[in-house]
Amino acid sequence: MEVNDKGATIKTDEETGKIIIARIMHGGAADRSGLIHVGDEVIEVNNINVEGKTPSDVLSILQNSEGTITFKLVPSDGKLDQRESKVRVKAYFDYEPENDPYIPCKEAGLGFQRGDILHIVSQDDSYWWQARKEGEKTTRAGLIPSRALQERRILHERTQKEPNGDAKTENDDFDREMIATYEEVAKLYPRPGVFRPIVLIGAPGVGRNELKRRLVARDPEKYKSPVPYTTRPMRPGEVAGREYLFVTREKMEADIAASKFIEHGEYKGHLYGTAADSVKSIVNASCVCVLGPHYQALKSLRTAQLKPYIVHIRPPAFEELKKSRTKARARSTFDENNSRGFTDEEFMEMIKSDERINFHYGHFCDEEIVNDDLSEAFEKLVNFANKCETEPLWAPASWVQ
Ligand SMILES: Nc1ncnc2c1ncn2[C@@H]1O[C@H](COP(=O)(O)OP(=O)(O)OP(=O)(O)O)[C@@H](O)[C@H]1O
Repeated sequence: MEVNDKGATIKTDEETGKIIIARIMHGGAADRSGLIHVGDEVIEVNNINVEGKTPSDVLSILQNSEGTITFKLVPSDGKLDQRESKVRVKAYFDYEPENDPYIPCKEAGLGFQRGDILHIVSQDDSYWWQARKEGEKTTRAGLIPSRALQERRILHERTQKEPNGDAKTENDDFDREMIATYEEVAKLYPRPGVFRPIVLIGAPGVGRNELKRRLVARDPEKYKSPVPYTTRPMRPGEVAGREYLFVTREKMEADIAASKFIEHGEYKGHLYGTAADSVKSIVNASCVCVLGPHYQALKSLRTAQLKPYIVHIRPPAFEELKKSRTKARARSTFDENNSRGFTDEEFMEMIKSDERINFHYGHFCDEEIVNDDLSEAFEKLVNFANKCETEPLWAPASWVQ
């Protein structure tokens, strides 16, 4: 056990039984003094001899003393380097030190939420990193589980249950292998004339196409959506290259096998899909490519080459979902002919599917929008699109080199 006060933790040295400094929290009083180092032996605190005492005894001496505190220390031989690292990570899980039975010192812990950007100031300890929340420079660093420790915990905790309590099914299309801990990030600066594709993901029927259509309609010279490929015959009134690019099944199957599609699917005996080249040509023409693929396409889309800006479109709670869609006479995308509204079961399905997308893919998203009132949701999307063009944003570090 370690106890903490004034930005340092102490513990009993396992070999010698002496009380030693276990850690110095970056930016805390002990660190700023520059006089205390990890491994130093504590002999006296405020003139009280602490030899043979426990760390808790020492803590109560500290807590009962007021004003200046004096330590008598025996410096350790090897002084560990306390320089700060520059690593920033995006947290892919929530962490509450007060509920972590294994943290060496709860008071020294740093709580955070999924999506927070953390500045990792020390990785000296392979289990407990020291971190600060990005932008909170003045606060001292706190302990968080290292990547290795968190990976072990996830593997250990992973059970046969989904977050909503459903048993896993064999055909589950989510990636089981993913162990989401931390991702190293860096600021990606906008480059003139090079626009990151905007990718809208969400549950089927939630409104990705509607929002995409509105964005393209707002400025068709700037925002473009790739024309999908299909193997179905052209219908009267359609123009090749406008609604679809029409190809044979043989050609499309060969191209799918050659990974030329970022997404594809089969519907009523015909193949449909979006080609990676279509996306590239929009990007190369200095336009903003807007995509609304199946969430599974994220895996192939989230590359250093494309650098997508990902927005998660989420349904509101059931009552609001039903109310807004009924009022707008929304057409169910579950119905082949788009000829009826959504059923209650479909609304429930949308919410359930969204929870699963959030659990498995939410951490990859840059932003999320709850699509309740459509014009409000669209306004948010426009703001995010502008932000992506004008502001440096956190992105995987490997995209920035
Ligand atoms: N906020 C909203 N309020 C009311 N109606 C909406 C809202 N958002 C979308 N809709 C309507 O819901 C229907 C389905 O939307 P849309 O086609 O965009 O879904 P989608 O996410 O692209 O679904 P799919 O992946 O199944 O194609 C459409 O009729 C659309 O106009």
